[in-house]
Amino acid sequence: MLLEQINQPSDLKRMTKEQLVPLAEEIRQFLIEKLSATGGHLAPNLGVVELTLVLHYLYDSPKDKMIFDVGHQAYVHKILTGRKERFDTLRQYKGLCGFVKRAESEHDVWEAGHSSTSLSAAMGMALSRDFKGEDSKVVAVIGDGALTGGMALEALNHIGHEQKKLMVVLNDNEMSIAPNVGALHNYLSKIRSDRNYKKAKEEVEQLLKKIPAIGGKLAKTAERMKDSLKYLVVSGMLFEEFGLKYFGPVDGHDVDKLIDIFQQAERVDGPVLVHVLTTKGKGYSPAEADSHKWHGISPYKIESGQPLKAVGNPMYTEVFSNTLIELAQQDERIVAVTPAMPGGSGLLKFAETFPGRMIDVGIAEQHAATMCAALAMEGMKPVFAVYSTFLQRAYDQVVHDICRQHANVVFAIDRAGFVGPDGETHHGVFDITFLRHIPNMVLMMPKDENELRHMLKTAVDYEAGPIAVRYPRINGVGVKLDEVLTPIPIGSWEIVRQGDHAVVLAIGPMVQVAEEAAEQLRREGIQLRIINARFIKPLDEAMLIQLAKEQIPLLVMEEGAIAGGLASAVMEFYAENNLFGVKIKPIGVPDCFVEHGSIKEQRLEVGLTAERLAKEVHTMLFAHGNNVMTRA
Ligand SMILES: Cc1ncc(C[n+]2csc(CCOP(=O)(O)OP(=O)(O)O)c2C)c(N)n1
Ligand SMILES: CC(=O)[C@@H](O)[C@H](O)COP(=O)(O)O
Ligand SMILES: [Mg+2]
Repeated sequence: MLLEQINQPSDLKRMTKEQLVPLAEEIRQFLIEKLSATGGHLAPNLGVVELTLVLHYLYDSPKDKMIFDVGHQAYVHKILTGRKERFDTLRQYKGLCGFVKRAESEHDVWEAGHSSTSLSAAMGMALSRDFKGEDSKVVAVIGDGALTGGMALEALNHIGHEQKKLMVVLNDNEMSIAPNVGALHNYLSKIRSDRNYKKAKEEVEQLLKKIPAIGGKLAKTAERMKDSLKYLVVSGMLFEEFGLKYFGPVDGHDVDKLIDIFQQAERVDGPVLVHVLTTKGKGYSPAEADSHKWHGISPYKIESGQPLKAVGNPMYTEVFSNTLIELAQQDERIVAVTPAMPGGSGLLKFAETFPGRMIDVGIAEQHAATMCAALAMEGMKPVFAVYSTFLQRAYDQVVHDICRQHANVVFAIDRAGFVGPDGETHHGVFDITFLRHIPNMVLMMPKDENELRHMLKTAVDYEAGPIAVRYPRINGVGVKLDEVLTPIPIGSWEIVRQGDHAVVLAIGPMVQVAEEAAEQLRREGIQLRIINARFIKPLDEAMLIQLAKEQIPLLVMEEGAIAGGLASAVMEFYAENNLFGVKIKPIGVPDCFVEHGSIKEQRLEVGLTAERLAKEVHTMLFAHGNNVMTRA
């Protein structure tokens, strides 16, 4: 076994290049086996086995900087840099991270999770190398999907301008998570499909060299003719026009060709782009056949590719998906917009039902948000389906284009709260904070999947500006779904359990956690009132005033950052209205990034549990000689 001999990149360098071919096969088998137990980003990693091997074979990490865009395709890099023994813990609590992680290894020089940051990182590292007078190489591996992200294009523009020595490796597998979209994608496909491209390019270059240099006006005309000729015949010129020397396309599974092209590219003293063609899911037939499904998967049976996980109640995403279809049947203005997440956001069925009414803009959250504003202002009803974490990218567009212009955009914010194995780059724990303070925004979260349906109806009927509903990456509670959808009065909360000793304002899944705590407390004779604070903005002010009059201890429980969250909103309300003396305890996500694991473990880590709530109720009622139990 060759893989047994590899513990560090230096071990790889001792191998012959012929040995890299069987080694690649061993790594594929390793990935297929390990991920069958842990889940993870299988298809992207199977596609980059030879590419990663060759990069580590030729370059000298960590002196040379290897940057992986998104970082979801860095498993092979992890295997080669001393972490193969930890793969049983991949994406598990306290285990190996599913993305590049600086704390794990000196070979991990740049962390990500969100896409399209690698070229800016490469530019920063190349600049810093030159400022310090060092001689390291900088290599950024970016996918064809990530290249469509605005940040990557901003960076390309700057890289071409600065002309620093660095290498962009474009890993083109024709897929984002879903099939890639857009003009850039079409452009790459053209290069990819043109078998004669390389030959034509070489011939034109030879021809151009033969045109003799001449002086005066004629020379200018000849130069212009040369340029036009280049454009006519040589595709792939886009990157050269950006100022990067283009190499490729090269078969990304052919070790010899990869070594050859990287060696050629390395001789250039400036920015280069090596266009590598790979197959997502390479070597595992279920993943090759459906790389969309196998982009990121949960544990599976190797022989069949069938998932091992038992099916539970429908996920919130599925309920969103079905409800949106129902609503769109009644309202022709509804269009669904996704920034490259049609599957994850539950829009595939919508696209099938309403061809042309689902718009996938690629990895372009900012563009999506502004485009939604314009759609709304022209009378459409855009539903911007976006993961909470990726909406972070579009903060300014939400403020400047949507909220400021009172645009009737519906935000369907998925993955709100902890997300489990993707970990700290992907949690949806900041959106309450960064949306709540924007004027004109309405923000809701349902206590269960049935309420999600009513909230979606509320949102599409709302005509006074932007409105958002956020929901978690979990199965629904299993409640019965109402057929008739009724809008919920804006800013109205709901008492879901009566009690006079303490009250908890809970949102989303925290309502169920509060129910559990209330049962524990009931057994001790403590009556906990539970309020489903389903509107995070606007608050139910009448209910808050009533609570202030009662002077009842108040706890606020939310799966989001405490800073700027619902508890902050409540405290601000009381302070602004001179309603002093209400005892308030916030329970939410403290000032830290929570690592990968299960959602249960993540909640436990920060204390979003029934036990913690019950304990805090005790503290409020009985600490410091307090005893408010006399009230009952
Ligand atoms: C800002 C942002 N939006 C969306 C995503 C979700 N996402 C993760 S990987 C991916 C596809 C990336 O495609 P590509 O770069 O071609 O990599 P591949 O998986 O094909 O290797 C997407 C959309 C993300 N990580 N970051
Ligand atoms: C790397 C990335 O950003 C996505 O692949 C993400 O892992 C998808 O998450 P879900 O599994 O929640 O759809
Ligand atoms: Mg791709």
